[in-house]
Amino acid sequence: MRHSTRSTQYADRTIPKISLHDFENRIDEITAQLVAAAETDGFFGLTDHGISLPEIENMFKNSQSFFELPDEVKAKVPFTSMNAGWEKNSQIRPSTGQPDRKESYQMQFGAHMDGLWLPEEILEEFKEISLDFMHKAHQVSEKLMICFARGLGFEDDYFVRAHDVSRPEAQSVLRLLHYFEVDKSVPVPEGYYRAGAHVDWDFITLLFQRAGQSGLEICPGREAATEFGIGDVWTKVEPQPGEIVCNIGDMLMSWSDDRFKSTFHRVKTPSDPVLDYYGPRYSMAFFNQPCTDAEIQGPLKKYPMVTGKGFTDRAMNRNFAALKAKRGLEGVKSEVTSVSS
Ligand SMILES: O=C(O)CCC(=O)C(=O)O
Ligand SMILES: [Fe+2]
Repeated sequence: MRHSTRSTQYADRTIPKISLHDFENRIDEITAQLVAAAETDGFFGLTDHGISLPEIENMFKNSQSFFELPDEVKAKVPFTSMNAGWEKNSQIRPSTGQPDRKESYQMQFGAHMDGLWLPEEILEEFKEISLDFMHKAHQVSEKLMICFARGLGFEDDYFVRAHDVSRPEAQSVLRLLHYFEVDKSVPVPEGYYRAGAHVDWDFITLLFQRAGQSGLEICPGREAATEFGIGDVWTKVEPQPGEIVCNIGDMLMSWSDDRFKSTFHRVKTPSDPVLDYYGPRYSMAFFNQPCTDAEIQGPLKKYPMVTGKGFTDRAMNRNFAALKAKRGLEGVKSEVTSVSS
């Protein structure tokens, strides 16, 4: 069934829920469910994944303690071309041509984070809690990687080896996000977006949200990783406590010869005081990125082989083509703030 709010068309659908309970014994059943979800909407909710609600909440508190710091302090760990660090109001989406109204802080496992952790005196235990959480998110991701490798006919550990976070070439990222509270009493200004429509270009994203802080919407229907068009029928994905919302990124779409779908999504800018959430919104996205030297090519070899680094560079170029065309190449590079999405 379809209905619309203002100019947006909505479909009443839900994304599949997949439980990782008793993973070793149920791996065939779980693989079938994951592959079916990946082949259709490219989004699914994960339960019984092994990260408890208190662990997730603890990481959200850790995230909040970072964002509560004054901007001058956060600016000591600025976003770098290594895809790590803090940015505010500076990620411009090609779909909107406007910066997302949010701040984010991206953390990695290895050398890309050198100089980008705040000292203990400023944020006690922040690094330890974050790395511990990142390792947990990586462990969940490894289970998904084994199933997707099986589904595509690769060796079980094929994707796991490509995403080895103990190597210096590792590129996986935990991104903490904070969208600012929006004033309900005045109309939202033209050109204000929480997170404009986009696809992720990682392998697979694990998104942690807080109950009640809604806004995520998805728009399935993309047929090829090389095509960048957006449909116009959206589906709301309400945050459920403890659930991880997962989505296939462009990397896995292309690595599966377009069998698995990387789907457009956004965080809606509140516009309806009755239906929408106007408060501050915190979320955390764990982007699995293969190591820079990983070789990416699907079983059918639909696309030429590309390395992890090559894929990222190409996705950056394509993702920001609209912006480059609008403003000209010069001066844009410094504003490109993420290679994750
Ligand atoms: O904050 C969210 O819920 C979504 C974030 C997202 O899609 C991204 O950062 O790529
Ligand atoms: Fe995203």
